[in-house]
Amino acid sequence: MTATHIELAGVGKVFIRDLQQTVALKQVDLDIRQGEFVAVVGPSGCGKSTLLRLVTGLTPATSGVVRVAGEEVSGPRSDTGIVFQRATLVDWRDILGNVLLQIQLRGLDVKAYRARAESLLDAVGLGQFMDRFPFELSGGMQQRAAIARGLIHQPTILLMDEPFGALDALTREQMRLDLETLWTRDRMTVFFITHSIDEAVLLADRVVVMSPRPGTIDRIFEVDLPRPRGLGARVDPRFADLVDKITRIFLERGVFDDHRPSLVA
Ligand SMILES: Nc1ncnc2c1ncn2[C@@H]1O[C@H](COP(=O)(O)OP(=O)(O)OP(=O)(O)O)[C@@H](O)[C@H]1O
Repeated sequence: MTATHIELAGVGKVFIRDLQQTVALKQVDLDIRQGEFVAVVGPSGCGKSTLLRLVTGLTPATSGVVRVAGEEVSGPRSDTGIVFQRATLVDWRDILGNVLLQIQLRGLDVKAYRARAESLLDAVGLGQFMDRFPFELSGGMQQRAAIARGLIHQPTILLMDEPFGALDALTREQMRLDLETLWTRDRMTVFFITHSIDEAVLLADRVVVMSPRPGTIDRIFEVDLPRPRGLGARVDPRFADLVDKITRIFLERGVFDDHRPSLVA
């Protein structure tokens, strides 16, 4: 059995603003193993991004504890990489420069990471575009650069918050394939937030389904699909079965309304 890498124990988060309390997360318990790919799906506002931010150390938990590699998270860590929905590259640096900026900001030796930056950009299909500036690239290409940037400092954990959410459907499909390839190669632990049930099942070892706010874990599904999954996984009956099971949970919780009550068995 592989060691626990990320541990959330009794985690809660309450935001207070203008004397108003928002209970974003309540009693979240989750262990993620070293090298595991875990996807989180849940309705809008259920606290998915908040959960991810607790793991990054950017936001403290109100209750409970978050541990990474056995240590309580109390601030940003050097062993985690983050990719958000928007690439947010700086427009005065070329793509290679954007990736290496991450190294500079972390006070590491830029020269020592140059070859790795080039190899990562190659791996995400940007080998020919390293000297281009962000405005010269499509949204999908910018997001590829953001993934390379998230991995440049060799994090053992990759935290991804809707990383493909702003991309067109075809680019999104390709990015999923690329991410699976990268993960197979480097086996970092991935904590992946998405609104797409299909995407979660296609990519993850386990899919965590969250309840509407206050967010808590409703169900966890193991995804028993062979790897590499590639494009073929969609036609596997186990894929359809899992997507259906998760969809039904959202139907039962009132997240979806199919207008056909008989569908909720
Ligand atoms: N900094 C903050 N201050 C106050 N409330 C916040 C803050 N961040 C998040 N919230 C609230 O916490 C709840 C959970 O937000 P969060 O962004 O984590 O949800 P989400 O599941 O990621 O949503 P979405 O899927 O729409 O991105 C929401 O009600 C949100 O308004």
